[in-house]
Amino acid sequence: MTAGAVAAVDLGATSGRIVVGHVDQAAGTLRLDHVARFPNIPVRLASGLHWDLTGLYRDLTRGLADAFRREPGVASIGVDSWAVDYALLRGDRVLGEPFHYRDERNEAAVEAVHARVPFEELYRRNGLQFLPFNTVYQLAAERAGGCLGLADSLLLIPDLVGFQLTGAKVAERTNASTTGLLDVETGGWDRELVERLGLEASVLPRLVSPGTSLGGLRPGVAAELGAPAGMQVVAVGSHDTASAVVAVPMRPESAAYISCGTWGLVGVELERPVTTDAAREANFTNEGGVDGRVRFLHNVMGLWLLSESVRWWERDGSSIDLPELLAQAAAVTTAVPVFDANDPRFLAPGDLPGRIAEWCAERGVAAPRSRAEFARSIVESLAEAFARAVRTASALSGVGVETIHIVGGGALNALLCQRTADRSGLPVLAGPVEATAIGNVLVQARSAGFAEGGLEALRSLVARAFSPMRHDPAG
Ligand SMILES: C[C@H](O)[C@H](O)[C@@H](O)C(=O)CO
Repeated sequence: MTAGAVAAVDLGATSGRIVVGHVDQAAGTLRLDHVARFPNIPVRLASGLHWDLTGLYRDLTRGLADAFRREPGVASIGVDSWAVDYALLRGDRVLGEPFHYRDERNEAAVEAVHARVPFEELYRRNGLQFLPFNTVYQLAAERAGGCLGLADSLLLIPDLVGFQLTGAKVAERTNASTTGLLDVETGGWDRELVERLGLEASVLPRLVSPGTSLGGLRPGVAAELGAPAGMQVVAVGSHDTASAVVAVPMRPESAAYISCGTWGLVGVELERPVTTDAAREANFTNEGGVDGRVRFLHNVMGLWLLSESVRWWERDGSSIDLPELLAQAAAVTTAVPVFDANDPRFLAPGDLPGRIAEWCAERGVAAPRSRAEFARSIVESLAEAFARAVRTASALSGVGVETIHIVGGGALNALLCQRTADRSGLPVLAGPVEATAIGNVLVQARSAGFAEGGLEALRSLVARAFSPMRHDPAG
């Protein structure tokens, strides 16, 4: 086995990055070079809130060109992003910028879907937690007033980028599992469900598993990027959470993970889905993982609560230093309210501090007074929601959780990690921060022959290369 390098395109809800990963499994080394980082700024058009996918594609291709200049030995490219959102295409033409899952259009669509297929049945078929923005609801909104009728294909975000790079139209399985249109038992498109929802199954592309090559770059793209001829684009765990879970250095039989960025995805890894009434009532999801594993988890609102509050406070042009705000939050000694971080009122962009205060007022609870108190209240509420979700994941799945791994940007938030340990009574191992990019890199490396073995072998490489920060529960 030789060592090698691959390029990961990792698109998050607030920023995107290009990372070159150097893998030498025999030597036990794994190194990331951060080549480019660019903002992901949604845009409010007359039709609603959209992603600026054209701008993102411009920025990510610039980043890839930089990657090839710096590391001509890159063997392949893999793309991951947030889930559920999609573009419609007619032939090669994209029919408008994709809607953002935080757009309000989905509210009315939920009822329309459940009138055709009650949620209990939907859950039995797709195993997905109820989130009003799951693709299945977005498509119902699209059907009611969008351009679904014009489309001959539908591509999720990373698949759309893959199509622009290679010309191949596919649906990578881990991300396709977040649409609500996959059969949770067979892993194939649930064509009967698609029909009952009044959708056209013909728009859904061929499913591919992580590790499958989409083919080489289109010649024009390769020339523009300065990429070696025949450069392959490889499907990775293209749902960013699926890639992140690959890089959790855990023992799945005794650990829970929290992939903490914009969202906090809290769960365990299983071999088989759990679609019991109790799992449905707890709103736990069975998303597809790499190598056929199941990501049995719950979406908690995540660091969005903090970043959107900061964005709201900064709307007057001022600038807030986040580490400083968190240091002030850690020093707060007065009691702060612990609110329900999963309350749907916190989903839409806007005045989150105002909505937290409103939540408190409705319950006769004193709201935070200063920004530091708001930040502390958010951290405590997230830690409580994380601890509760870990307990529920364990009870529903039978996994005896002894350790919690926090990966992603949240691993840098020492206060959040410590309070999660305190509130759960379990040790928290924080890191790696760049779990998503690492998972993306490792699946490509295995496909290129730079790494071998199952997820356990890939995770032991992560464990050798990155030391976690340990947070033990107080007292
Ligand atoms: C909608 C979110 O993207 C999704 O539920 C979450 O899993 C994610 O992708 C976080 O990056």
